Amino acid sequence: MVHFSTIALALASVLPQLTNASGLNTAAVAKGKLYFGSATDNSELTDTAYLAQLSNTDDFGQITPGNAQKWDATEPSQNTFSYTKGDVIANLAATNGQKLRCHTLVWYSQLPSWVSSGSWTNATLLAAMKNHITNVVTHYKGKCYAWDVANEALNEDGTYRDNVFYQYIGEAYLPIAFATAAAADPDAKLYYNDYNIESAGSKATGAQRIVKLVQQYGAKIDGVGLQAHFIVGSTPSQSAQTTNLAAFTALGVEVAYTELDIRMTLPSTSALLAQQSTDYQNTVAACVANAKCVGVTIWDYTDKYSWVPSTFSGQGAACPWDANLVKKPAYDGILAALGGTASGTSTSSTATVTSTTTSATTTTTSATTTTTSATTTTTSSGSTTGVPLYGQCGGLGWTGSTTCTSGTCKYSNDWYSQCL
Ligand SMILES: O[C@@H]1[C@@H](O)[C@H](O[C@@H]2CO[C@@H](O[C@@H]3CO[C@@H](O)[C@H](O)[C@H]3O)[C@H](O)[C@H]2O)OC[C@H]1O
Repeated sequence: MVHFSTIALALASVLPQLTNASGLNTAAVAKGKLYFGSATDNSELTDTAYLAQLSNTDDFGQITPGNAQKWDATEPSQNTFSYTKGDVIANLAATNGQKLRCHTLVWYSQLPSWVSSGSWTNATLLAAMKNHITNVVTHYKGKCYAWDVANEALNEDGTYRDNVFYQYIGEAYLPIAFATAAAADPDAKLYYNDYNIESAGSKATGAQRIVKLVQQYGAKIDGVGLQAHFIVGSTPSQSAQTTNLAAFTALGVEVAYTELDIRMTLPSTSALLAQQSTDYQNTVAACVANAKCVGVTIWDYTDKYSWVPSTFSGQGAACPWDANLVKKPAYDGILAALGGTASGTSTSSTATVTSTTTSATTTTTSATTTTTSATTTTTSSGSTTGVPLYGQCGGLGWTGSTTCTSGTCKYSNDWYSQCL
């Protein structure tokens, strides 16, 4: 016969885990973050089990529309705006009491052909871009915690991606986009968002150059979004990410992981799932360690709806929930980084998850080394020949040469620049 006290003892060892278990968002907020969130898409919302979990604010305090606010969705033909899909997700966030990260205004991809293949001049594309930003941001005014104003403006080597905006407007399309968004919704946080900027390197340096460029134009930029589309086993270390976040926040902006997922070559194995858990934990811990990292968004929470298999052949299983909406070890890895208590419901052991949150005191010590040139840039000199008007030494309103050949290109706190 089993004595009652034996049962009570057994229960006592289990109950703290069950009763104290916290979700990802609850744990993130307890750590001083604003949210832990997920991307979603309209077609997924008819799945009631999916929707119930997405709406669980214990796990998700923020959502991002994966496609509904992109240019091809919101302005499919010029000056005809469509907000139906975006509104569904914005309303869902409001109903659930979740923050909305709005995504995205100016991006080379998912552009309607009237933009990507239009017959533009500098002035006409500038007007179209400003019209798009003003309309979309005004429509969602007061609803977006943040806007990804510009997405993926950089090549891997940190130079500007050759998109239609850069071709016709030059680098100043970036500060002009930020200024236009700020005018339409002064309270939304305005972000530059990109991938492969999660550890130090040419592209991260390029993103820092964009932050400084926007600041030098006198336009508002509040944050940098690090997409963090990672690969299991190749994810940057926690310390590399912590150091990198500090280089961004040293510029006076906040940061967020905006599209975190960690894919693997299929089929998944318990070893890959364990490594994935460690990789998720390291990234979330890097955010925890930086006071100006406001939150983490995963790029959908379940393998059922992940964008990965259709984009990266042979790869998948990138999310913390599997295709049956069951938590994977990655869930407990994230929770461990957030200091939460494991629910014990994931599909395999968390024993391989290492505790790596000890560098919480690493902050912004390298701040001053990169901000001293706040009023000076040399990016235009020699590198922008052929790009018309904006973004060069000799920008808006300047009637002098269109490239800086005699000195350093300096921006004053307006739209003008000079060779000095
Ligand atoms: O057929 C298209 C389909 O390809 C499209 O897929 C979306 C593509 O964008 C994905 O989000 C991006 C992922 O990486 C970053 O680079 C970007 O910032 C994100 O916007 C999204 O998840 C996919 O669903 O969807 C529309 C279909 O018509």
